[in-house]
Amino acid sequence: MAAQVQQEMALDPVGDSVRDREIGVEQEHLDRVYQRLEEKIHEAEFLMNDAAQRGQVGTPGALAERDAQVFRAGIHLNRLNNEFEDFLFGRIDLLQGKDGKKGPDGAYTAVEPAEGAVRPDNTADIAETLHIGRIGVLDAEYAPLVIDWRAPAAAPFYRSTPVDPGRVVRRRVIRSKGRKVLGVEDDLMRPELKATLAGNELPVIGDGALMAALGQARSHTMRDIVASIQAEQDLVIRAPAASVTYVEGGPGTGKTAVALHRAAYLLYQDRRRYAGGILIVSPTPLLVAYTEGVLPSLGEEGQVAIRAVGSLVDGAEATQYDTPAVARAKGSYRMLKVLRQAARGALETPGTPGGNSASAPAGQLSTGQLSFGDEETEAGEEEGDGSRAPAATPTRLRVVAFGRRLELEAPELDRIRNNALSGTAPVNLLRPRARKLLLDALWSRSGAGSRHTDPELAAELRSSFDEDVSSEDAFIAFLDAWWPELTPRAVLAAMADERRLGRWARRILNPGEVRRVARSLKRDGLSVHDVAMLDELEAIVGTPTRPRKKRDLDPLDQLTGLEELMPQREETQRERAERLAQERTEYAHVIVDEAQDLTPMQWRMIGRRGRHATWTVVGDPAQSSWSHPDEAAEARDEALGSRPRRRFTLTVNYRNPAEIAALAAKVLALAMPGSESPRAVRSTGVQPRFVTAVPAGGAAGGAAGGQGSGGAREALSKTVREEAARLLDQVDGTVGVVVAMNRRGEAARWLAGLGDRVVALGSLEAKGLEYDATVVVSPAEIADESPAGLRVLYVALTRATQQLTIVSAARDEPDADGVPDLLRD
Ligand SMILES: Nc1ncnc2c1ncn2[C@@H]1O[C@H](COP(=O)(O)OP(=O)(O)OP(=O)(O)O)[C@@H](O)[C@H]1O
Repeated sequence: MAAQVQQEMALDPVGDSVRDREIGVEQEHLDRVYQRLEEKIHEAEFLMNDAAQRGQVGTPGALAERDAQVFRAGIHLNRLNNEFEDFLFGRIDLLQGKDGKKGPDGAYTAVEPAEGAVRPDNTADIAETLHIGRIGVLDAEYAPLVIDWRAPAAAPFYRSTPVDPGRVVRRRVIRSKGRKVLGVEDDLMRPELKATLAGNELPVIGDGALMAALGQARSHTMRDIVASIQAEQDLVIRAPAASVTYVEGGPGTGKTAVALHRAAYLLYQDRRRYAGGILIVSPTPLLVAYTEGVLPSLGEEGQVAIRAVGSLVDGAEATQYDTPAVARAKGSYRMLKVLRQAARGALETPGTPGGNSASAPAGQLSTGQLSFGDEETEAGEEEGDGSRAPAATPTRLRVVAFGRRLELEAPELDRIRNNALSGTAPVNLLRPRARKLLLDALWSRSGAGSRHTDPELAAELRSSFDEDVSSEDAFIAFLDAWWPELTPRAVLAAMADERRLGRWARRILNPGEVRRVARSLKRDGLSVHDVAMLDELEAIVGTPTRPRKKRDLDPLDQLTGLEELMPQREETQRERAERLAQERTEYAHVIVDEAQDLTPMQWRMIGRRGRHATWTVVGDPAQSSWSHPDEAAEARDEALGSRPRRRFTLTVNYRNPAEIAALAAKVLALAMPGSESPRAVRSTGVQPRFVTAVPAGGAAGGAAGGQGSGGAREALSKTVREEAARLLDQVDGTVGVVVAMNRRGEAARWLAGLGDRVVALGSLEAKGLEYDATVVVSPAEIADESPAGLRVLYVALTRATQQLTIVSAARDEPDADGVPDLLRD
């Protein structure tokens, strides 16, 4: 593996003067690039002005030409203005290639060196030097000054390893800020070679760009890894998109980073195709916030919507977490059956017609965090929502037609309803059928059918009968009450009634589950799992399609990719995602991050958004917080369909130092015996620290099984705060304090006043995030939270890039060194 070899490779130490000289060499190149960019900006501005003038000519030909020019100029200006910062980051020095063919970017295309490129005495000349950046820049003679990182010519920058170097002799990462080169880091791919460039020996600077990148302090937002993508990651990023790209890898192997870079790569490869939109599904709003800056830093954003799984449904945003038992019931396939029953049952249920907003979401939390529903607040037995006084479902239809009074009684109405429901169409779409069956029954009751033998006259009579009856107020009112137009929210609200839910979920959920689910649906705000239920209900009841929002007509809209250019640049990622979601129900490519956590109901929801899409699915079964992996795998396979899969495994942990990875591996062995941990790429020499929270004059904090007495709580709060403060002193970046979900509120209070480098997180929220240092509070509490608790603990233990402190409470049964029972050898 490249990273390991790089680490083991001894690089020649060089003096400062050589380093300065090499920085100078790169500075000269960067100056040339900037000069060229400025020329292009002038060109672009000229084009814009010129185009504006041509617009005044007014002939269709001149207008079309103006549009095309504005389009091209817009591309230049946007890219240049956006990517001036740090856009040149790499360089490769290459041997002579096998043939002399050049690609469209002006670089030679050969991957392997020419015979004789390396002389028998292991000397060689560098035949080509390429600089790699966020966009491609050609000089005035169309020679490449910078190669776009996604272009084929840039692939050797990422793919080349000392084991399989191809033409690459030296790979250099250039660190720059604005117009200034700050440093260079080299990796030699052919260390055995004595190579010369323009007659001078090729110097090697630094100890590898990867290690430099990994050692940097973390902030609250993820950085791109474009300068140091590793070979096994590059294979995933550039995998052909014809099918399903399926990626597994342990914590810290770069799955999220790779998924984001893949989105940028796909857009570069085939912008027209992906103008249909790329959807990235993330498990939490926190992870969305953490990752949403990466694509803009790669020059891509307009076509990509990053959304949390709890905000995939228009107008719904999850603000609650369900308890594990409720989540299990709501997320499983069983819920699908319940929802189907509920949708039909809601028809017969007074007070559920559309527009009922009993389950409208509560105000959204500004932090992007979800709150945790507490099912243990079992205050009083529920009696339905007394504030609503629903009208009763009508049991008799009475109309006057052709001067006669006609009636249908309850048994007949039931028969008609059952008959109408025997179709498979969504309930709302069955309403016209029910209406027709009612008219049929009334017609036959009227006896008018036997009055004419002439079929034409009979048909005429029937049609005027239908017209008469259906325009009668009594009939209209009856139909609205008897077959109301359902909305997903109204059905969900109806399910909050325990008695009804019990009926609809008979032999599907047990009584305990019915009680908990009904109770959870009563509180304000939607949970992540409610959102998937709403989406399913939308499919079941068939919401009438809203008329498409008409956008302002703009002649430039014809040109693919324009949206990302000019006027909308002010949009935030969130606004853009919302706009994309409103305009689209389906995407051209769907990327699922942390796929191991999705429930069957969530897979169904995401599957509906990618029915014709290609997919990239990344995940790690060992980090799954869902308790029924087989059921989820079945739902996943249904969502992905029969498309062929291309499987990849990422094997190197770039996040955790070996010391932390070794501790996490103990939990992995308990959670999933026999699974392999990814190999940590570096070591810091700092062992995880164990601390016991001891109440003054008592045993370790926290009574077993509970959240602890006052003294124990105080000890825990004090210890955690002290440890967080200690870590804040030791690292430059962020500190995350991970607690069991039901301690989130108090943990935030423990840390009050320590500043914004430290955050408190519930165990489920830690997913995908990382910090310079973490404090994991009471591993046993986290492990006992749910059937998947050990895997959730594994996630918590693998968030730190530098230091980890474990704080034990009584439930952890720590030994004299503070090591909890769970983490002992
Ligand atoms: N090639 C690389 N160069 C520099 N940093 C990298 C590279 N690959 C991964 N990283 C860094 O390693 C860390 C972990 O990456 P990422 O979050 O994508 O991993 P993950 O596999 O999604 O982890 P998890 O499963 O725990 O969520 C990030 O800080 C990322 O920037």
